[in-house]
Amino acid sequence: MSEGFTIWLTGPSGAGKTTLARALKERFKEMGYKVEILDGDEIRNTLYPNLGFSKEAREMHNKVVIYMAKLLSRNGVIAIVSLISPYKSVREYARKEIERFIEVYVYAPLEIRIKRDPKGLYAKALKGEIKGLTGYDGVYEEPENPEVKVDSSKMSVDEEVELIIKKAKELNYL
Ligand SMILES: Nc1ncnc2c1ncn2[C@@H]1O[C@H](COP(=O)(O)OS(=O)(=O)O)[C@@H](OP(=O)(O)O)[C@H]1O
Ligand SMILES: Nc1ncnc2c1ncn2[C@@H]1O[C@H](COP(=O)(O)OP(=O)(O)O)[C@@H](O)[C@H]1O
Repeated sequence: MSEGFTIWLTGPSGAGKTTLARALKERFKEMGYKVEILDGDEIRNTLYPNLGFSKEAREMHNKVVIYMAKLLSRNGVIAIVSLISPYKSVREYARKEIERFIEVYVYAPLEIRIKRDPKGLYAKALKGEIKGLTGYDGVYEEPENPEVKVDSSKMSVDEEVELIIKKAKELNYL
């Protein structure tokens, strides 16, 4: 594959982005494609662990990820982005910058995210120990027209993967 593409997984904490990104990576590797995960949390911890979660900080950080995904996907790699990316304007910018682009809204209802709470953040937010948790008391602007929406409270990870692969085939990316 001379040109890759970007799968942009957006959604609040606990919606299932990381889990889906890993399953997609395995599936694409089995199919023989070059693939990289760009994980928001990992990039933050590696490059700027003290950045924080203000609107300006998130916008800057999201633009770094857009730049990385653009370079990878135009060089034959499938870039899987796992990033809360709460702002519509930034996701629209990503769509403009990255030619071959699949936006996936990874959705799960708040009560399910609170039950999962993989990093204990909702427990802290409920106790008032942190403020501005995306999708709880912090803004998350829902995608209006994503290429794919998955509801991880109703679908299995395998079903999510298949839906995304179907869309990539429809768009002639695979
Ligand atoms: N206030 C607040 N709001 C949202 N998320 C928070 C916050 N504080 C810490 N975290 C943890 O930060 C993880 C990385 O977020 P991202 O880089 O994907 O977010 S963003 O696009 O910059 O909004 C994000 O990872 P995921 O849980 O994998 O989504 C959270 O665990
Ligand atoms: N269909 C599904 N898709 C994704 N995650 C799921 C699904 N069903 C259950 N889960 C669980 O939900 C949690 C989601 O956490 P994670 O993938 O870290 O979310 P995020 O990266 O969006 O914060 C994991 O514990 C995962 O095992």
